[in-house]
Amino acid sequence: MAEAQVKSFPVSWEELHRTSKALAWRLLELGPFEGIVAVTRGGLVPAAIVARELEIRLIETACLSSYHGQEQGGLTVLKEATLADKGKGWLIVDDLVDTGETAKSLRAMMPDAHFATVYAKPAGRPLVDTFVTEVSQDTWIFFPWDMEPQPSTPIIGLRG
Ligand SMILES: O=P(O)(O)OC[C@H]1O[C@H](OP(=O)(O)OP(=O)(O)O)[C@H](O)[C@@H]1O
Ligand SMILES: O=c1[nH]c(=O)c2nc[nH]c2[nH]1
Ligand SMILES: [Mg+2]
Repeated sequence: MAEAQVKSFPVSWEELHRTSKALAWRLLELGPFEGIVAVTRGGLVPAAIVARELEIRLIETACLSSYHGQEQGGLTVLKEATLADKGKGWLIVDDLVDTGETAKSLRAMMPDAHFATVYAKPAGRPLVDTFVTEVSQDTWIFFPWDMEPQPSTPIIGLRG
């Protein structure tokens, strides 16, 4: 069960690019990898950045879905990464681990793969081989594809 998300951690495109590139630096030491399994949809952008940095051109997808907004529903596997078989020599890339449910399912499908995420929350961290930034369990990460610039109210106007 996902914890109530009281803190927010908005991530800009620049920050995501920089942190995904930091992930690629860590993975460089651990490869080479035959290919990447991008976990849709959140893993698609980080996977593209890692693929560019490590010059990996073979990209598979694992298509999983569990959240509607910030509500966790049942995990649905829409498509497995059949090309990766049990994952030997493959790198799985997702944007984050939260409860770890998605990661558990991916690990069951591809036990021999190396699993990497950009962000990790404590409950999911033990399931990840390599990540860059940890945030607390009660934080919701807002990715740039889920945000748009909006006019903001001056602080003085926010008083009740
Ligand atoms: O560790 P967990 O609690 O399982 O949460 C992590 C997963 O949740 C999000 O995906 P989501 O199911 O929202 O689908 P999306 O990637 O298509 O947005 C995120 O991209 C991870 O894949
Ligand atoms: O955009 C997201 N931010 C999160 O913190 C999160 N946790 C699970 N799924 C998530 N999606
Ligand atoms: Mg996802």
